[in-house]
Amino acid sequence: MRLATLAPAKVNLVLRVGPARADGYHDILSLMVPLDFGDGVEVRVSAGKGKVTCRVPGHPDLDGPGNLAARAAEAFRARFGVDRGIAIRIEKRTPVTAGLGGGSSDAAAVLRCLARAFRIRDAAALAEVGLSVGSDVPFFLGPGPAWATGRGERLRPADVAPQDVVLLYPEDPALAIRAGDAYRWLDASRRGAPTPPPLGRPRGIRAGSFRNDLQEPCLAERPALSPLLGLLVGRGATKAIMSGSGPTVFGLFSSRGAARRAAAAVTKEDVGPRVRVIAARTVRRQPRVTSWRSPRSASSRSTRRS
Ligand SMILES: C[C@@](CO)(OP(=O)(O)O)[C@H](O)COP(=O)(O)OP(=O)(O)OC[C@H]1O[C@@H](n2ccc(N)nc2=O)[C@H](O)[C@@H]1O
Ligand SMILES: Nc1ncnc2c1ncn2[C@@H]1O[C@H](COP(=O)(O)OP(=O)(O)O)[C@@H](O)[C@H]1O
Repeated sequence: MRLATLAPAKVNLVLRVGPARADGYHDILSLMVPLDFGDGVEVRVSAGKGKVTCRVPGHPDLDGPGNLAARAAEAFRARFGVDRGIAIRIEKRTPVTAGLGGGSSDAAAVLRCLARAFRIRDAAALAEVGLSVGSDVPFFLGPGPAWATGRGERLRPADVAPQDVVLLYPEDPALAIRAGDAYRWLDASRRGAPTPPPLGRPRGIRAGSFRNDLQEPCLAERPALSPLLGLLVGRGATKAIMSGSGPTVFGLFSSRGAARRAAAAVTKEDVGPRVRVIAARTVRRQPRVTSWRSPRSASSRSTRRS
């Protein structure tokens, strides 16, 4: 059986971070929204016993068992007692380690395909499997935009009207930021400062409240990101912030046309040769899983019925 789906990228319109917890994570309050672009994920489930394989054409460093998508498949097999072979193929389009949730989304896409293949309807159990792979995975298993709290596993659906955004992703490896480093830099920046106010509860969705607590410490460590924020505002963004743990920064625009004009106006002279410019729009629902059966199996099924 072959299943396929899109693994959308995401941005955090809000990312508030609490103090470090004993388990090494942080409580967050985040408004996470999927975007209308991402990776293509295909999952083939064999008829008999087999292994989990994972291929990412063009990204050999992401091939194999270390891929978050492969780890999700292994966790699924262990949790639900499955030993059938699972072959994963990912068409990578979301920038890697970008603050756009690419790996977590691929992992969730595989879990959504496997839940369909094996008729698993226990959403809580699936979310537990997802959380064992990464803090952002439960969000991508949910229905769409959501307020995420806890480590990122407690989700409350949010009604977010489509937002037109332009992403600037600096490809220079010197600007890469791992999530763990971003949180550690934030903790260091708060030492000796007054205790941050409590995270509070999900509030209204207004551009004025869009903010990312990881942004300031990350800009202090990666000053080259600051001009990119200014450039987006200069091109008409109503607000420009960093997404998640970065280094991607994004601007919000009043319309699709304004976003497209701004993206077209950003030239290599503005941002240098190694910044990817992506015009995108937020979506209200995670993409659906499509299944495909070979004509042979379809015909054999119909003969059986007759
Ligand atoms: C920052 C955010 C914002 O949505 O995502 P990205 O921007 O990376 O996509 C998430 O919190 C990242 O989620 P994810 O990338 O799945 O993180 P994980 O693999 O679970 O954790 C990586 C490391 O980040 C830190 N971490 C992560 C989540 C959290 N609530 N508190 C943390 O302190 C921990 O140091 C952890 O070891
Ligand atoms: N399917 C995947 N896509 C992207 N990165 C992956 C994947 N599987 C594992 N990784 C690893 O996860 C880290 C980045 O994950 P990613 O989700 O792209 O970052 P972010 O959460 O910042 O968007 C990198 O160390 C990368 O090698």
